Amino acid sequence: HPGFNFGWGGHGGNGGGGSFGLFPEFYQFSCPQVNDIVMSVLERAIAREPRMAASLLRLHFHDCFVQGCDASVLLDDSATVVSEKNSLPNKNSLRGFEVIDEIKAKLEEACPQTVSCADIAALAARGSTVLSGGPNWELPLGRRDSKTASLSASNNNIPPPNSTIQNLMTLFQRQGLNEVDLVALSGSHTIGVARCVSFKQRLYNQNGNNQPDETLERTYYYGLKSVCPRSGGDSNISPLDFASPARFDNTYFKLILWGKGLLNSDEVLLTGSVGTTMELVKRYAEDEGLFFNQFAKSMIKMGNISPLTGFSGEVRKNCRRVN
Ligand code: HEM
Ligand SMILES: [Ca+2]
Ligand SMILES: [Ca+2]
Repeated sequence: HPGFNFGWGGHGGNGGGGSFGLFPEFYQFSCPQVNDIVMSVLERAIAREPRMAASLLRLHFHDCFVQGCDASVLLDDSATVVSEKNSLPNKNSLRGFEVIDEIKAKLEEACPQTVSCADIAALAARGSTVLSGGPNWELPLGRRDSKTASLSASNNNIPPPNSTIQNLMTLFQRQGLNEVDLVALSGSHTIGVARCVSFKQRLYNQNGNNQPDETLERTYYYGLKSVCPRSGGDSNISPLDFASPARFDNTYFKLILWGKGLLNSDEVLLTGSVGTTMELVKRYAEDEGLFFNQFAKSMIKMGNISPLTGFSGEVRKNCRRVN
């Protein structure tokens, strides 16, 4: 059994909860070149389209918040699977599946049936962060792939963009993540884009009174209105961090301080009257090193949400379907 020489059981036999089953050297003997292969595919994909880094980072998040980091998000519709790809947060929005497929195909050539799709998603998220100028971290590995997906959990567990701060905290708490993780991981919005439909409410009807969100800085607000008309244009896009949309840095937090956070869920980290998140936005805006440090820690924590280990699940041959 590939990878088995490392012994899942010896690390605590956690039955799918906790992080004891995962460790960075998991593929050291069974597929030592795994990260080189991942990085070579990522380098080309991100050179072709810088936004792909953002899309792959988000893909791992949307996997981990539904049944844990088990590659459930990668499954297509089939006789036995109702795909998460059609959930409200994912449909016409989640991307990067072809890049995951390309990585998987290369890994199946180099180390057949060894590297799980869940680990590929985690490796792609870390690699994308690094290639965008963000922090690196030692990534625990050894996740296995689910045989199921959950459309309903995808709809219910992933926070919507118009979330209140309480809402965000509750949904993160459910995954074992705290306010520190919430603010640090939201810093992912330093790269990538959002569609108008995700923030339009802030421009035209924030409180049901046909008025814009008053925390939006004026010039920024006018710019957004020109991209997103009151009716139509829902798929038009705007960068989450317009100052450096392809660079993983701390400008996301600076923009929030200036009323230039794109999503409601971004701005409420500062304006939502929760002292801890407000303070953290300010500190990360001042100290990029502090943000990078915490981001790495919180990514490891998110990556440890309910992994399948040992004999649970499987290692898929094709990330889009169960074996
Ligand atoms: C805190 C709660 C969060 C909310 C409400 C949220 C919501 C959103 C929304 C609405 C979009 C734009 C989708 C679209 O319009 O098509 C987006 C994009 C993105 N999100 Fe989040 N997100 C959150 C947390 C996170 C986390 C934890 C990560 C990663 C660890 C993340 C990574 C990203 C990235 C990188 C993009 C850009 C994707 C691209 O350009 O393809 N987000 N998010
Ligand atoms: Ca999942
Ligand atoms: Ca940035």
